[in-house]
Amino acid sequence: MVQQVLFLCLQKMKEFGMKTNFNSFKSSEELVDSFCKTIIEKLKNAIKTKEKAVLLVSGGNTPKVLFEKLSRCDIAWEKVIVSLVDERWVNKRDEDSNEKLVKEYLLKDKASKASFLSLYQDGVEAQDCVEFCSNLVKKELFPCDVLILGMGDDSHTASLFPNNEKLEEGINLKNESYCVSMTPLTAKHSRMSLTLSAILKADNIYLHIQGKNKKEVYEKALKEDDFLLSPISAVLKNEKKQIEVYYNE
Ligand SMILES: O=C(O)[C@H](O)[C@@H](O)[C@H](O)[C@H](O)COP(=O)(O)O
Repeated sequence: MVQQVLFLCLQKMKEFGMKTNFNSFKSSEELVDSFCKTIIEKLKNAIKTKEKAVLLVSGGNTPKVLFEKLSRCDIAWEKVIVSLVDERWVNKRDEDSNEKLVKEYLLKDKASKASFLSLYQDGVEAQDCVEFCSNLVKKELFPCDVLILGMGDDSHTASLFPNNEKLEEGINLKNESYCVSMTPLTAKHSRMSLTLSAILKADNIYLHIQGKNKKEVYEKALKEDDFLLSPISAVLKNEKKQIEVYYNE
């Protein structure tokens, strides 16, 4: 009898699936205020229980305002390790480097005490560095307390790009690797990206998007079952973790 009840409960949970929770804000300032509070709470809890916290962020323009606000928040940043969900495979001084972006907008002010783990390795191609990066990410960045994704208008997230020969490897949940290298057809530079299986291992996963266009892409992605056309759909429609979406127009 107990087994039958348990089975039914599990079935119901599966049917219910893991929903995305859509948090909509009138302005970027309102979003960043609320989102910052949530992130800081998660990091503080992690520091309280593990004496350390891991924060993985994405690149792009959307997170800049959030990074600025986070950099002024008062937590034990010396106990926080910051790294990237994906990296453009360029020199760390290159304008397109996500490491440069994070160091410029986040790792300053109070947050300058945080440590940063680079994904980029000089002098080696991304495709020849996947195993090294995967072991580094697995060892140093997981368990991961907060992981923040962005999304492109083409429904890419991290550096998991649609219509790409390496995407299947990147979103295959049987792929135990934490990283995949990819050369997008619709964006510059070869990339190193966390795989979907790694992303879904994070304790708290957020998607930060801005603008009506991104909202339309998001709403379309919720209905898309072909994840090779819409990598963000593989995140939003996963059956393991709740995705908290932060959106403002
Ligand atoms: O390295 C990257 O480019 C990012 O990780 C990428 O996934 C980004 O989050 C989206 O492209 C959204 O970028 P915007 O915020 O600039 O629209």
